Amino acid sequence: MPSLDTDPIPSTPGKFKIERTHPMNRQFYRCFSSSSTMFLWALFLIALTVSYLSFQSFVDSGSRYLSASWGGIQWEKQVRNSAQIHRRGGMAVLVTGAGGFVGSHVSLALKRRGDGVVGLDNFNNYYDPSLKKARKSLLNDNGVFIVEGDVNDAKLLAKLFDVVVFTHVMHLAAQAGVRYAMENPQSYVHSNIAGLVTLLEACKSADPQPAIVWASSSSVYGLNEKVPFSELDRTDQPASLYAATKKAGEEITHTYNHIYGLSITGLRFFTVYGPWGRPDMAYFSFTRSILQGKAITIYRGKNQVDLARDFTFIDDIVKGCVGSLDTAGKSTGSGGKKRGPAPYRIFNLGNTSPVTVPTLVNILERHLKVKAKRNIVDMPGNGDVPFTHANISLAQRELGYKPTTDLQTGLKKFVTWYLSYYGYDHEKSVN
Ligand SMILES: O=C(O)[C@H]1O[C@H](OP(=O)(O)OP(=O)(O)OC[C@H]2O[C@@H](n3ccc(=O)[nH]c3=O)[C@H](O)[C@@H]2O)[C@H](O)[C@@H](O)[C@@H]1O
Repeated sequence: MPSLDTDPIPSTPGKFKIERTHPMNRQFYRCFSSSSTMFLWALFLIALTVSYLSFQSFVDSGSRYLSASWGGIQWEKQVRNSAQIHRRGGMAVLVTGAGGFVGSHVSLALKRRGDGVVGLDNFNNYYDPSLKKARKSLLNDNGVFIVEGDVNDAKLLAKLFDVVVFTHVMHLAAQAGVRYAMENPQSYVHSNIAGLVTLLEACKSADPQPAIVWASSSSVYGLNEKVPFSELDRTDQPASLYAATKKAGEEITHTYNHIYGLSITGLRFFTVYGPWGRPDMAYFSFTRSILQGKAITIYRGKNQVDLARDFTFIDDIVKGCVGSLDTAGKSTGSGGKKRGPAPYRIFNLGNTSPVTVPTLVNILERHLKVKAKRNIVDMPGNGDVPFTHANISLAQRELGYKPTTDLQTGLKKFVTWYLSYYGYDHEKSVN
């Protein structure tokens, strides 16, 4: 038998390094040499671990209680008031991502026509949270309460469904942005996969189950070259992790439709732009840079071909969202059990007239009356696709969707908003 003083031989050199035995260590080893002392030590260590763990859980629950921004009588009252329906046949809609670009516009449109709306948003700092807070206060002035919380918070979702009988969920909370997925891949998994599943679990268990309309993306067409993109085209060649998580969302929602009878409508948005937009998007960041006299980077595709997008104005997208809610059939399940087949739909919401990025810049220059400093570079391999172009005949037929705003008109509205919001004080337009 090797004595405790004998150095054990490391199995992998370098992985397991043992110190030369120090006199103190010898004493320590002797302590353990009797089995009864060893038993007492073990008991002591177990007791220490148990008390540490229970203290930790006490601290955790205490701090969650103290820091929770939801719950309580006053909070429930605000949620109920916001969900009040003010028109015959109206709906009660939970809008996730209500502090976001599309979410804030859809919430306002629903509220204005008399539907009940409760918002949910985690106000993360992917882009300037003060813009999200400004949207929140606009919604608040119009009677829409936004709960601060994450779609990954199952307890919060259960509470919301407990307080309000939601007829519909408009799920717009997501990690957006095509190129940022290379910087922070985990945030896409967190919001677009885990968050989606948590939300679907809450919807599946709600009784009655709501109908769900959610934001997919034109990016699911990935490397598809058949134009215009139709819902029947292949979507199994995503070019970015963002696109892959949206495509995964389409498959995940299909499963919940199939197993639990949830009514699902997925909307493939095509590069949405407009007032109160997202500062990370090209039209927005170009505007800021042009006004600040900074150079803008314009990506160019293979063989020096300009990139193009089927830019779609926010008001048109809102009509598509509201049309989807209005035509969504009911979910059929209850208590987590499917009672019959429920609708599963996917629609393109685009503008059907792609415009190149240099043309977008020309239009901005005209509206801003400032010349852009252009820096043209080859498109890096960062998840971008060369062009998008929507076939919208399905949405036209089923939702009455008919976009009416061209890029020239829509950008004029955006620039007017931008200047009124940020002014010409370019320093303010950080982020
Ligand atoms: O349609 C969609 O599904 C997607 O539309 C946009 O993604 P994207 O079309 O890439 O929009 P922008 O980031 O505004 O880029 C527009 C165009 O400008 C180009 N661009 C962007 C940034 C830049 O600095 N320079 C530049 O030339 C891009 O390559 C792209 O061709 C949104 O950011 C996504 O969240 C959304 O899901």
